[in-house]
Amino acid sequence: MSLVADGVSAGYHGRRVLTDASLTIGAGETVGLRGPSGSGKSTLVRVLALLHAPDAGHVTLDGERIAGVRHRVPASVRTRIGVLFQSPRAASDPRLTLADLIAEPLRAVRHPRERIAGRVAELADRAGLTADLLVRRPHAVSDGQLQRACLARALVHRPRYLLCDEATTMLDASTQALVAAVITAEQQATGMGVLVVSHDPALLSRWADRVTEVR
Ligand SMILES: Nc1ncnc2c1ncn2[C@@H]1O[C@H](COP(=O)(O)OP(=O)(O)OP(=O)(O)O)[C@@H](O)[C@H]1O
Repeated sequence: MSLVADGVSAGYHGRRVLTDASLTIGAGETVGLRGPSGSGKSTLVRVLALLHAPDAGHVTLDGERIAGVRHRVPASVRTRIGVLFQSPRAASDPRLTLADLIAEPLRAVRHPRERIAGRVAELADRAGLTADLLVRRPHAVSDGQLQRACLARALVHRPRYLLCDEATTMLDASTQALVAAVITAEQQATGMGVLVVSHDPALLSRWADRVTEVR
């Protein structure tokens, strides 16, 4: 079982920012990804998350080569990959409460309604989000609280792979530690593979089983 980028090149509006990048995330492992600013790490994450189409190369998920991105990929395939971005504000709909942010991916695939509240409560508890925070909207919580809601949301489908793009960079040390602990616990329980993109060598050496580079 693995999530693989094979010879991926990608860019925006005809400008190539990533050339022939390859990366494998195996079940249960934590892979670090580093590289200079602007080298295309976030672009590679978006390609792996099936959000951005490569110009060349391909993504293979558990042995199946994926064609297309976003809604062209069946939900049963897309939901195997979770993503946590650097900026929780940019990634969150400001109109939704934290509870609805966490529930939304379940509603999107018509998850049985009677099971949604329980799943949201379970993940909120793991992410340390109290009931009074869950009824607030993003503007009324801190970056750390919002990132914890984004983490709960990213895990809501029990993904086989979680892609973390500088996901703890903006957070204070205690929130960083909580996010890492929740991810590690999920990994130990489910065998989820994790990609950690970071500029921080100490974080990578602490967290990743191996580190690879985009040039
Ligand atoms: N949506 C976009 N539209 C146009 N250009 C973009 C877009 N996203 C990224 N780029 C450009 O693509 C290049 C690579 O960006 P990317 O964010 O993938 O690199 P990165 O290695 O993650 O950088 P950093 O370490 O600074 O986050 C940069 O020159 C960036 O300006």
